Amino acid sequence: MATQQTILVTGGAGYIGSHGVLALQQAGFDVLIYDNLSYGHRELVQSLGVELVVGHTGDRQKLDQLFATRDIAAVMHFAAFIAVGESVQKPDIYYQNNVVGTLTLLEAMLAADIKKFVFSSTCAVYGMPKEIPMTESHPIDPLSPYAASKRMVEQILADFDQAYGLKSVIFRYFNASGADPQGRLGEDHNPETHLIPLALLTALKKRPQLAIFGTDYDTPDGTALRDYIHVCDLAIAHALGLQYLLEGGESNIFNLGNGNGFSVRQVIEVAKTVTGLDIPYQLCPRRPGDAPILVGSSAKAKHVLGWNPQYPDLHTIIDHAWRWHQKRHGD
Ligand SMILES: NC(=O)c1ccc[n+]([C@@H]2O[C@H](COP(=O)([O-])OP(=O)(O)OC[C@H]3O[C@@H](n4cnc5c(N)ncnc54)[C@H](O)[C@@H]3O)[C@@H](O)[C@H]2O)c1
Ligand SMILES: O=c1ccn([C@@H]2O[C@H](COP(=O)(O)OP(=O)(O)O[C@H]3O[C@H](CO)[C@@H](O)[C@H](O)[C@H]3O)[C@@H](O)[C@H]2O)c(=O)[nH]1
Repeated sequence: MATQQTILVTGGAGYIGSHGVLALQQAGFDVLIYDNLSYGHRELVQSLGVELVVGHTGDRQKLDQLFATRDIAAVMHFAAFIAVGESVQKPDIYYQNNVVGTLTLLEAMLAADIKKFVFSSTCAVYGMPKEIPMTESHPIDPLSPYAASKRMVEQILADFDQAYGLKSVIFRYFNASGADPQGRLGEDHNPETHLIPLALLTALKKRPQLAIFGTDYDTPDGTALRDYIHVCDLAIAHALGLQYLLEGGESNIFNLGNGNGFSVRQVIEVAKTVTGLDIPYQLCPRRPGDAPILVGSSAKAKHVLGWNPQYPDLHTIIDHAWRWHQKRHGD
């Protein structure tokens, strides 16, 4: 792999971005994090020993200044607001942050002649499943403003390649989960909305009980199915995607998932086994914006990028998350 090219990582103080930074460091890249710390953690950046520029993706002046003074080979863009449910309540802030912020970042990149971009999109752009597993050619029909904001950036990237030759790798992740197996990094959203950390926080008695959102889906046990992918496997895919672009690869879109669907009830059962603790729950109505099933085929990423997930097993994924949560929240 190439060495010592500086990569700007937006959102590198967050959950997936910090694991991405670690993978880039391990691949020999020099990394600079750009994060406004709206949801990120300064301690994560400090533990990585990486320089942090505190800034908003919509701050054109700050970006221009940064690009003028640093030799940036590519931008890896994790920064976004991420909660599906919240985006239904507050679509304006999602379009502002995720679309307008990204557009400003891309314009600043073009002005500085930086034309390689790795983007965190989501399988949520597919909407209601027409076929399972979903491939990259599955029809696009976002069910929430969050997913629509990602779709809009995908469109901007397609148009910017055509007009300006900006090359991008778009990763449509399925459900990021797990943590660095060595316990250096992990998931720490605030507020937490994701199933696996909430199940583990309930096991730790940091929460009285878990809510199961929707028990009347057309699935084997009535709860929604998701494809859980280890965050370190996502991180490695990013290093591979970056390398692909730096070697002159054309713009491309890749799913990143394991291809196995687990229901909310199944996740809770695995979490009970891993922790050896009870996880009480209550049955609740569906959460607005949720799809019943999101399970993907990642054959293309395997074939084109040589991606080979190391931790496909849900038990291992939850075990790594559990180690992090015990360290972070245990008494
Ligand atoms: N968590 C998942 O399962 C999942 C699945 C699919 C896609 N994604 C995408 O992956 C990316 C990372 O998600 P995450 O779970 O690590 O979230 P996160 O909230 O932990 O990290 C996002 C980071 O971006 C920063 N940020 C947000 N808006 C910013 C802005 N305008 N300018 C600068 N910094 C900003 C936050 O401070 C935070 O550190 C997001 O783009 C998300 O949409 C996540
Ligand atoms: O307390 C909870 C939290 C979640 N769920 C359900 O568990 C499943 C997974 O939910 P969650 O962990 O919140 O992930 P998603 O809503 O699937 O969204 C994540 O995964 C998407 C890709 O599937 C990404 O686009 C999003 O950014 C990321 O937040 C869904 O059916 C939820 O309704 C519950 O039943 N109870």
